[in-house]
Amino acid sequence: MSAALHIENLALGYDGREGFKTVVDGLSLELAAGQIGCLLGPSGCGKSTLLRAIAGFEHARRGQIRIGNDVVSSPRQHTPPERRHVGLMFQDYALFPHLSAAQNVGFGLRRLPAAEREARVAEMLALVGLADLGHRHPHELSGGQQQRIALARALATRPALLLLDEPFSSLDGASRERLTLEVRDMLRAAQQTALLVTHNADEGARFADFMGAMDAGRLASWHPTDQALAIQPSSGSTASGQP
Ligand SMILES: Nc1ncnc2c1ncn2[C@@H]1O[C@H](COP(=O)(O)OP(=O)(O)OP(=O)(O)O)[C@@H](O)[C@H]1O
Repeated sequence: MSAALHIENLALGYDGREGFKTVVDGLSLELAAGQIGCLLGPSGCGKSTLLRAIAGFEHARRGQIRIGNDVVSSPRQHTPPERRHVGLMFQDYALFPHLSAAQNVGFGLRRLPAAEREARVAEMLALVGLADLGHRHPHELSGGQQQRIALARALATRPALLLLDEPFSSLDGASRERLTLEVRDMLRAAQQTALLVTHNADEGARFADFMGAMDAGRLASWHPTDQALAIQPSSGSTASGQP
């Protein structure tokens, strides 16, 4: 079995007035199924660009991204976002304000038969502890509740990989800390492979099994946290990175 996420020697960047600007350069990273990784790094070091590339919104200039057995990004291959089976919980990836919480959760399930869709929505609302609030609209929910609905929406389609970009940054203090731990426990319960980006090292250490720091577009370190699960991938692949 291959790793759930395998990134090899990846380069990413943007075309600008002064030509191509490299943002991520020679980055390698691997997550086994069910593992949670966390990327830290100063503002502008390329964390969000990397997550967008994994989701399929940026093209690889060099190297490759594999999700499961599929190469989804390389200079010759670009699988569109909707075919990557990647769930997103992004800071700026808000809920649809005109839809109820339940309709938001079911948004990616429109192709399922109604009964199956309703059952999955109910299951997801229960998972995030909001079984009674599916009828509410986003403005009738607290910030933390909105984030739980965003998580339920992201998990509803059973993504192979969940990407979280600063998902707790709009919350403060105790509610942020509580939701961090709750979301981690929900991901564990769902055995969901996930990659989190945050500025907050303590949050990353509480949330993830493996944590790394990005610097100048590269992964400067990658090490287990105290939370690290003893997941034994069948083929001997483990979470690993550079150097
Ligand atoms: N669409 C774009 N066009 C050109 N340059 C961009 C674009 N998006 C990001 N950049 C540049 O790429 C670099 C990396 O940006 P990115 O958003 O990935 O950083 P980040 O580590 O996520 O930062 P932050 O922690 O502040 O969100 C920055 O220098 C940024 O200005």
